Amino acid sequence: MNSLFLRNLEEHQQLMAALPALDDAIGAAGRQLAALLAGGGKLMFCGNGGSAADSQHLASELTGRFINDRRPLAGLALSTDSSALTCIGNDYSFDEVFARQVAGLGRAGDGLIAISTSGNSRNVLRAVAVAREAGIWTLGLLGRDGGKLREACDAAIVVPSQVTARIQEAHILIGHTLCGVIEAELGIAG
Ligand SMILES: O=C(CO)[C@@H](O)[C@H](O)[C@H](O)[C@H](O)COP(=O)(O)O
Ligand SMILES: [Zn+2]
Repeated sequence: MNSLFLRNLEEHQQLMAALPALDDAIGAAGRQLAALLAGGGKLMFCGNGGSAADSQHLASELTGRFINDRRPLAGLALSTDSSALTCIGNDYSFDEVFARQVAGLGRAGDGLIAISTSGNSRNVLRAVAVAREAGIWTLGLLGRDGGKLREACDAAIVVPSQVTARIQEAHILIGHTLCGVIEAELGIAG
């Protein structure tokens, strides 16, 4: 019997082998995100649990650095402000924790990257609804069948797996690639 690691690795490798099908969607999304930044917009990220971590990871690739030294880019994770999260969750509803931040901070011409392995997290769905009303372009970074977010977002990248951990592993590969496409499009790749 293979070890747990070898089984996970095999599952991961099988999923990786299916990801070339997402190439066009990833390239198109990266170019759109770059265009938003070039137009003066910012990119917001939201998600729960591991996807909250992905949100702050990817936002920091923009404001900090990805690979090479270059000017900072406008990235903002909506999963990191514990005061906003607890206030909104406590006084309104956990479903509103991202949506109210989008309503308060977002402007037309911004982008929202909604990260969810199920595609069905209610607070992420609410954030996307509020964003679209405000003229914010929305990208779903999703898994399984894409859930409700697949249709709710302007564009979606759906990782074809049923396993949350494997989907998350693909999400960070795709997120890093989006950062690379953004840098290349903006002419700031080193
Ligand atoms: O990281 C993991 C599992 O790997 C968990 O924290 C996971 O992100 C949480 O269960 C999330 O609440 C799942 O939400 P979602 O991906 O379905 O939107
Ligand atoms: Zn996890």
